[in-house]
Amino acid sequence: MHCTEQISHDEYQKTADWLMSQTKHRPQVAIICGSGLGMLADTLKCQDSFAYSDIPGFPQSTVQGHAGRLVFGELKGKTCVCMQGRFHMYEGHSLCKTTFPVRVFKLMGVETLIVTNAAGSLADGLRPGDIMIIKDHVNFPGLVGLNPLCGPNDDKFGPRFPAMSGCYDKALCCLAMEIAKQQGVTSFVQEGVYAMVGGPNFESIAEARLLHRLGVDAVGMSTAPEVVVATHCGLRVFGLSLITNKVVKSYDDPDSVNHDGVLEVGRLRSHSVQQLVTELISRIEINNNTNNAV
Ligand SMILES: O=P(O)(O)O[C@@H]1C[C@H](O)[C@@H](CO)O1
Ligand SMILES: Nc1nc2[nH]cnc2c(=O)[nH]1
Repeated sequence: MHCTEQISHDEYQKTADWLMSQTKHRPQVAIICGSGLGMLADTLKCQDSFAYSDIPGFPQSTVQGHAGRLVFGELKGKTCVCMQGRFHMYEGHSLCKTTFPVRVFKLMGVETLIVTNAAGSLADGLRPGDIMIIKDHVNFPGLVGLNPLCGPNDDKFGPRFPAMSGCYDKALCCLAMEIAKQQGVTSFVQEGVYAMVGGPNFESIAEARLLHRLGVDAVGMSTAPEVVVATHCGLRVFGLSLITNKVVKSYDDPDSVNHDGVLEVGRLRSHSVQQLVTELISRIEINNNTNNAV
């Protein structure tokens, strides 16, 4: 299913054209909200909002904590588009569908993509409530060929063999750390490596131990395909994980993760995540299709 479905350039363009006919906003920054992080859209001013079910070509959100709405608006002098709800492979979407909005954003003129997610921590120094700035990822489905770029390459978006070595923009990571210092929140903001697994089940203890030994700091069920597609088409990417739980690594640990707990940590930390992302957006410079963080 994942490698056979193809979406034509025209289909992406049709959705982009429809959205541009419905809103006057011309977004420079796109934000994908992770589980429980949909409140990131609430700060946008002069909002135009569309249910995914009304947008031609858009998939539908099926997960609790993912409202299924696309919100356009202004934030600190930047025009933004915010996905309140993303698409996951485990929902049964093909990978091209899970990443469909990213290419639509590119066609609408977006230059920077901010991805957020909820994730479980494997690193001992990462606690629930911490914010992990993603410096790199391990795309486990991608490593075995479940990659949204499989199939004929669309040269209009990017090259056949894109590099992923710089997929999380270093300058934006540094800027986010600097902002965390200024906001006095460095006690719960740090950098790390995110790994995507397919889900929907959480990890077994043996899987958790394996991921830990591989050097993964946090694990989740999304983000990597979006970042691969965004990097392929030349978007600048910043990512953060909100650590919502510790991944159980010991057979003696009676703890157990569940989705309600994940959403609850999102609610508790929403203010800090919002402040960090808002300040980051305000300090991204947009210059004729080339963004430079100061
Ligand atoms: O969309 P994200 O990656 O934030 O969602 C995470 C992974 C699962 O969808 C869900 C598990 O609670 O949260
Ligand atoms: N795979 C995975 N995804 C998550 N999303 C939030 N917490 C977790 C977790 O512990 N494991």
